[in-house]
Amino acid sequence: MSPTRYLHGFGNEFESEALPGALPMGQNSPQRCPYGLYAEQLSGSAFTAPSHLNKRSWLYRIRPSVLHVRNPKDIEHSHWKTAPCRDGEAPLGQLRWGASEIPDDAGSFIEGMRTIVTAGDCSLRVGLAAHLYLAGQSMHDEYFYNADGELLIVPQFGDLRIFTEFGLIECSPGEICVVPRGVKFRVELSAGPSRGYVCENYGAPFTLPYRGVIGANGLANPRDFFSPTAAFEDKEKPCRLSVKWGGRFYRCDLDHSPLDVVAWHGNYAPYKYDLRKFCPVGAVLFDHPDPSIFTVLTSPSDESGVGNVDFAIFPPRWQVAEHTFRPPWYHLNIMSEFMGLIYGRYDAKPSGFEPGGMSLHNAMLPHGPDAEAFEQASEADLGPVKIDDALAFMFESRLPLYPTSFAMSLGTLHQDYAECWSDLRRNFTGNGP
Ligand SMILES: O=C(O)Cc1cc(O)ccc1O
Ligand SMILES: [Fe+2]
Repeated sequence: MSPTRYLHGFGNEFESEALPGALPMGQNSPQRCPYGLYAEQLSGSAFTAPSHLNKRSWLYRIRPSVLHVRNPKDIEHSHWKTAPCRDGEAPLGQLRWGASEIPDDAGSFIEGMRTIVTAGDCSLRVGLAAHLYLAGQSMHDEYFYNADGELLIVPQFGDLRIFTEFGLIECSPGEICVVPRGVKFRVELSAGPSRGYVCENYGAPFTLPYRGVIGANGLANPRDFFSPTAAFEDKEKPCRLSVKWGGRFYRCDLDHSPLDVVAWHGNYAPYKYDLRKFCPVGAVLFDHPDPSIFTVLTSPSDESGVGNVDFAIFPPRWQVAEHTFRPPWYHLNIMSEFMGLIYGRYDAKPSGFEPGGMSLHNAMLPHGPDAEAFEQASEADLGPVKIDDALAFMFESRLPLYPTSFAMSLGTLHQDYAECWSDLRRNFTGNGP
C-alpha cells in the first residue's frame, strides 16, 4: 500500500484531483464539468466574511449533495448531547475521571460518542462540547456529517482512517484531525477498538494563535498541517448518511456513497497535525509561564484575545527555570479547563491522572498540583530536567463547562478527587501577630 499523500500548509488555497483533468481550470462553474461531474460550493464562512476569515471549497462530484441529504428520518443518539444541556447534576467542585474501557459491543466512531461536558449554545454558534469516543466497529457503508460544528479529534488509543469528501486522513495517538463543519466522512478503525477525545466546536473555526513577540516561527508551524489529496468512492450500493443538525440526529438511506468528490480546490478542508511537531517556547530563566504558550489552535470569540475554545498541549520539554516551583501554580481561572492525557504522566498530578482519563476544572474553581507533586517539586534539584514521553492536552473555554448526567454517572468518576490536596500541610513558619 502506498503511503497516504497530503497537501502541506494551514488553510492554504489547495487543489487536488483524483483523475487527471477533473478540476476545471480558470473558473469554478463551467457549463459542463470534466467527466460529467457536478460543481458544488461548500461555504464555511459567510460569502461576505473578510478575506482572511473567508473559507470555502469547490467540490467536483459524481452527484450533488442534494441527492445525499434526502428524506431525512429522525434517529436517536442517546449519548451525544448538545449545548445548552443541563441534564447532569454536578456538585460544585473539581472533577476527574479514570480511563473508560471500550465495551465489547462498542459501535462505530459516531455511535461510540459520549458527551462529557457542554458549554454555550450550538444555535448561537457559541461554545463547545467535549466528548469521549469508545469505538469498536469500522464504518463501511455508513457516513456522517455535522452541521453543528467542526470536530477536533484527539485519538488516545487505536489508529483511525478518516475517509472524507476531500480524501483520506490517517490519524494515530499523538496526532489530531479536524473535520470542518459540513464535511461528510466515515471512520475505519485500522488497529481495532479505539478510544479518544473530541472537541465539537460550535464557534469560529480553529485557527493558529497569533504568536506576538515570539515572532514568525515556533509553536505549531503552518507547514506541519496536512490536508488530504482527492480520493473518491464510486460505490453504487445501499449506504446510510447520518446528519447532526441543531442537536438532533437524522438518517438518510442512499443507494450510493456520498464520498464521491473526484476533485476539489479551496481553503476549507479537513487537516491533521502531529502534536510531536509542536515547537514549544518556555521559561528559560525563572517562573512558570501561563499555559497559553502551548496553544496549538484557537477558536476565537467576539471578545478580543479570548478563546471560545483554545486547544493547548503539555508536550515533552526541558525544564530549566531557576529557584522556581516548576509545576503549575495553584490557581483560579475565569476560563474553564477540560483536560485529557494521551500518554505518560502529567507533572501536576503524577499518580491520579491516567492516560485516557479526564479532568474538569471549571471557571473559578481552585486547583493545582496534588500534595505529592507539591512535595516533590518543593524539594527537587533544579538542574535541567526533561519532561519526556508525556502528552496531555486541554480544551480551555471562556464559558462554563457543564458535565452531562452520563459523565456524572460514569463508574470512572473519582469520588475522592479533592482528597489529592488534603495532605497539603500548613508550612507557615511565621509568628502570629
Ligand atoms: O490546571 C492545569 O493543570 C492546566 C494548567 C497548566 C499550567 O502549566 C498552568 C495553568 C494551568 O491551568
Ligand atoms: Fe488550570
